[in-house]
Amino acid sequence: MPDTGPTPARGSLADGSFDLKAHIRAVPDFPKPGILFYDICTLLRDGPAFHAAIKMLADLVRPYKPTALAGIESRGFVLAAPLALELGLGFILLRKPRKLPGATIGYNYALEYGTDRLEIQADAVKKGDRVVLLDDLLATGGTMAAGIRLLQEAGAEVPLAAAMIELTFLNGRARLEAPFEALAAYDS
Ligand SMILES: O=P(O)(O)OC[C@H]1O[C@H](OP(=O)(O)OP(=O)(O)O)[C@H](O)[C@@H]1O
Ligand SMILES: Nc1ncnc2[nH]cnc12
Repeated sequence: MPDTGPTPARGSLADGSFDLKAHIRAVPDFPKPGILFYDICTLLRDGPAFHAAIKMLADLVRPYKPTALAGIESRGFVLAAPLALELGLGFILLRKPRKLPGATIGYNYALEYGTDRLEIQADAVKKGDRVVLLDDLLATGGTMAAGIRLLQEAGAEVPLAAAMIELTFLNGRARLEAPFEALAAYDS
């Protein structure tokens, strides 16, 4: 049998691009009434689709020439860690409270459905670091804004914050103190 290479992801388009939205499930009224939840588990469960998404993120992030990548617990980790590997970069964890040992810097923020706090290890950023911050989804922007603040407070330049999904109707990008890009946008 000739080697025809990796199986294309379901949702691959004729021009070689990939229809990410075909792999994302919208779940009404989760985690509470009135919220339409964009579920990436369906994408992650499909190997070729997961890989295609990471390659698209790599193409998005590479031009910003990061020296390290940061991700936000927990869904952000699932995308940011493989992306760091794909780009050959080290990975910084932004975690929910009281999970990181040693000295930390923290920031409280509001969510679309609650409140939370993010923390970074105080020594995670090295002198001159350009850190791209990645999360799965941008909604109100509170989480990403907190992550950008933390990285900057820790001494990083943040040339880009990126997400796989942007909920444009919430205008979260207006709250961000860094350039922002996303792979897929939803307007409701
Ligand atoms: O733009 P925002 O309104 O701040 O919302 C976006 C954040 O909400 C979700 O995380 P969640 O806190 O639900 O945690 P999880 O990743 O652990 O599921 C999502 O993964 C983003 O981090
Ligand atoms: N609508 C939504 N779907 C998935 N994750 C989210 N995080 C915040 N809002 C969300």
